Amino acid sequence: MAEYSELLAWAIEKGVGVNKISPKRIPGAGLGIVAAEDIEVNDIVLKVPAACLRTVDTFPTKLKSKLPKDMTVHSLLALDIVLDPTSAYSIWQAAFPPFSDFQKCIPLLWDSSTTSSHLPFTVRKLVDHQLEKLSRDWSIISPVFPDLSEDRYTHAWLLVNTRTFYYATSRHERLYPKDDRMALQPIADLFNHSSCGGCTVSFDSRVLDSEGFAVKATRAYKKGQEVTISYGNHSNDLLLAEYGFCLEENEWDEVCIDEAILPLLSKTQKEILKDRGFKGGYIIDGRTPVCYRTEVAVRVMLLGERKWEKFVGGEDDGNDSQREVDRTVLNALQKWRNEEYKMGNDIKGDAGKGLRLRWKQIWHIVTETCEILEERVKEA
Ligand SMILES: C[S@@+](CC[C@H](N)C(=O)[O-])C[C@H]1O[C@@H](n2cnc3c(N)ncnc32)[C@H](O)[C@@H]1O
Repeated sequence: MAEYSELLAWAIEKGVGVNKISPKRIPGAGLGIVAAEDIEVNDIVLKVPAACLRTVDTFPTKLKSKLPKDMTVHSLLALDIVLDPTSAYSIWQAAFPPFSDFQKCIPLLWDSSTTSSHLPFTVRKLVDHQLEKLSRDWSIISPVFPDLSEDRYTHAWLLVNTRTFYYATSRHERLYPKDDRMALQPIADLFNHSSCGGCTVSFDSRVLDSEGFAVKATRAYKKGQEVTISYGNHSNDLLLAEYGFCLEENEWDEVCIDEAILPLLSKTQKEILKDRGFKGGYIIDGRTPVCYRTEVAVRVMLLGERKWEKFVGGEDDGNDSQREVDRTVLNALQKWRNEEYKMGNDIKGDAGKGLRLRWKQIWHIVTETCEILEERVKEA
């Protein structure tokens, strides 16, 4: 832990309250936070005062005046990391993962032949959206800073993407869309994610003398155990796309099966579903039978229009058509599982490691759902 004593001393000097925790290298997860001594439930293990945050308001005014008005907060914070005119935060920045780490695990940086043909549907959609945001931000920044390399900016942009916390004053709420209200928090950004949390992160002026963030343990930890927070109730598709990892145990994991269901539908049926807000977003989790949206989508195929309206309107409980729905989804999933799983097999290198794990998890979720459906078809 002595390795990070300079980082801790720097944080404490800046007013960060560090209690019973310390940074440590965690195998397979970069840096993380561990208990430096036993931690009890409700212990506040970290306080980051507002004065230590890096926000849209801490960006140097002189530089801001040179920049276009329509810059995102995300881009401004990335630029803040790249330019850092003060070096007051250089000890914190020295602990950031290098770009080469991101190249191994962040799908946005993988070559396009991998991303176009091997990413699971949801990951691909998320990555496409990220690419749109990144290229828009870069197109605004690059003419203003012609000497800034795209890699350097992309590295900073990804640092912001993977280590910011939701942060909004009432002014920010008026000025910025929800997904662009964020702040960097030194030291708090070292907590790794667990699907069951482990600590809460709150922005609460009652907890602190001055407004800022507090990280409070929601369970006890023994000295040396990793202390975690939750980044949200995220599936492994989202974690892979946004943060570059998948959890082995993830109670929020789920799989989108649009690619299995939508090809079953005619153009007209898809239009009906679109008009009524039911096109796409079909989800399975391996623990329960299919979701309501899937039930509606499959019934548009199986029932006449009038009967379908009755099901959607709640007049028909769907019992009479349930077996046929289950059988149809089961057939579609079995076919899709065999086609899709092959996608993970021929991917080489670092991308392959993460993707093969994800495809294996998808295969399990689909298989477990098939088992549930098989039982139901048998019982009916
Ligand atoms: C907020 S940072 C946490 C600190 C980070 N580990 C570091 O080295 O600076 C988020 C990044 O940590 C890593 N990470 C977080 N939770 C993880 C987990 N449960 N397993 C593997 N990597 C994880 C991912 O690379 C993610 O993008």
